[in-house]
Amino acid sequence: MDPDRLALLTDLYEFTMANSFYQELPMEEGVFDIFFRKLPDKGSFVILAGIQQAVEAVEKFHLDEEELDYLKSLDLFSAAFLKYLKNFQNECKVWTIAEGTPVFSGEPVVTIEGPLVQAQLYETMLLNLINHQTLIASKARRITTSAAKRAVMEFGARRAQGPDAALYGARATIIGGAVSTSNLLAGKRFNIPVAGTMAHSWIESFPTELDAFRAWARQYPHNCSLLVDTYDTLNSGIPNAIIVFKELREKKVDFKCGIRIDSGDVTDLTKKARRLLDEAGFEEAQITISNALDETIIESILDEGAQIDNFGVGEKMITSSTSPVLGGVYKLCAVKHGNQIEPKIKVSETKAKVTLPGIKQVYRLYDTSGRAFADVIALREEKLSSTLAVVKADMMATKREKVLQDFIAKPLLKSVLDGTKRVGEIQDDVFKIQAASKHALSELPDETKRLINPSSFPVYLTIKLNNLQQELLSKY
Ligand SMILES: Nc1ncnc2c1ncn2[C@@H]1O[C@H](COP(=O)(O)OP(=O)(O)OP(=O)(O)O)[C@@H](O)[C@H]1O
Ligand SMILES: O=P(O)(O)OC[C@H]1O[C@H](OP(=O)(O)OP(=O)(O)O)[C@H](O)[C@@H]1O
Ligand SMILES: O=C(O)c1cccnc1
Repeated sequence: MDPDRLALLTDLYEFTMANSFYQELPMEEGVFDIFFRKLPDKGSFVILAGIQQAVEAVEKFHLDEEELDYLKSLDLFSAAFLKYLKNFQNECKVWTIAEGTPVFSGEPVVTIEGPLVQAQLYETMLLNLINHQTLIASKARRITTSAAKRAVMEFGARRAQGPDAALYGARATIIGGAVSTSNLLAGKRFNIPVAGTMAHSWIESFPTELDAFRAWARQYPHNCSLLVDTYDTLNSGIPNAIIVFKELREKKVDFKCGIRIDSGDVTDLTKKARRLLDEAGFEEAQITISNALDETIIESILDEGAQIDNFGVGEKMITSSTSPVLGGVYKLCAVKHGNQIEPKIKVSETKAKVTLPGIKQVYRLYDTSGRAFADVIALREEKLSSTLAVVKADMMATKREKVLQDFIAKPLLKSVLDGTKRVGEIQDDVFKIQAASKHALSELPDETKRLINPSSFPVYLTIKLNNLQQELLSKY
């Protein structure tokens, strides 16, 4: 679904609250933060994604006649509110961290400021867009990390949870480091290279495997990656593929050859396949594997010395199967009465669920060699001093206080939208987002990027923000 058609893709309560805001607090402005608590796959960070769609969804939020008629038919909304919706134009400001940035638990990644009647309406829609793509981009980053610079092709459309998950999921996998997609709609929509091989049905449709390979070589000599596991990978598939590659070579046509293996023990099969291809003089032939791959399997088979050039990865990446939920939340952190800002807090029995009050900025701190070593969450109005007293953001941590020095602080939250006006750049080229993401990841300590038991990256609060939180906590 297009991001500008999402007004009703929301929970009823957003509209009943908005209607009531319109009646009860029409002038009141609010500020909401989006942040993630528990991160998927026990990772130390997530790759922020879905930002382009989220900003577009706010910018173009509107309801057409049919949608307004439906809302009217529910008999829950005042005539004045329905009229307001008819002429709806976004008046909120949006601040966001750049898409592709690795972000940590508890950090505000998007801030929405504006009339409560509007900002409240955006909650479910924004969480839907950002939770989904961030989850898939983060899973893709784990998988592409495990592939250790080999290409990961996205093959998930058939197993994604519905059309939108396939389309925007494919986009997210590119942000997470995949190189291509098999999904034509994603290729067209997001300008992603499309790539693929063939299905077993192609091989089975011909009298023999060799006939099928020859026919493919006639049609696509430049993409002659033959699926060799339909009958017997070592005794039939690979020898037949080699016969066809030799025929292509004899014809002196330009061709690009390779094989795909989709079953069996891929460590053993790819080692043997590599030897057979090399012995036949096809060192350039690329080996692609597929079949329910994820970062654990890829890491394990590469450790065993599997000989692989490309991975085709579908179901486990497009569904983030090992960790299928990202619980990003949208929390009120302040209300505005004219120029006056009143910070707000959500108190909880669970310490981890207490929110951070006030309008905030997130800074990434770099040491003199350019390595990122901590993030600091501050109030937006604060100037960071060069000797900075901070407190660990994790309320459960011991020895929370620390003094930071000798750093360069870069603000991560940027103002991008003010009403209907773009005031900052939103990158829409997915490969530029991918490149920026890789760069930001390269700045992080290696131990925070381990796939298993990564160290956590330090996230601190300024003393001022911490005091504000403590003050409001004791008040309630
Ligand atoms: N050497 C290996 N180490 C770890 N996992 C592997 C190895 N080889 C293959 N796998 C993975 O093991 C899983 C088992 O695959 P599966 O049970 O579907 O068997 P299969 O060989 O594909 O059989 P089928 O012919 O039914 O497709 C897949 O996810 C596959 O990628
Ligand atoms: O396993 P994934 O990571 O999702 O990769 C995509 C899978 O889709 C195709 O299989 P197909 O639908 O033909 O079924 P199969 O698993 O029986 O081969 C392909 O051969 C891969 O195995
Ligand atoms: O092109 C392929 O090889 C492909 C595409 C989707 C799913 N499985 C394989």
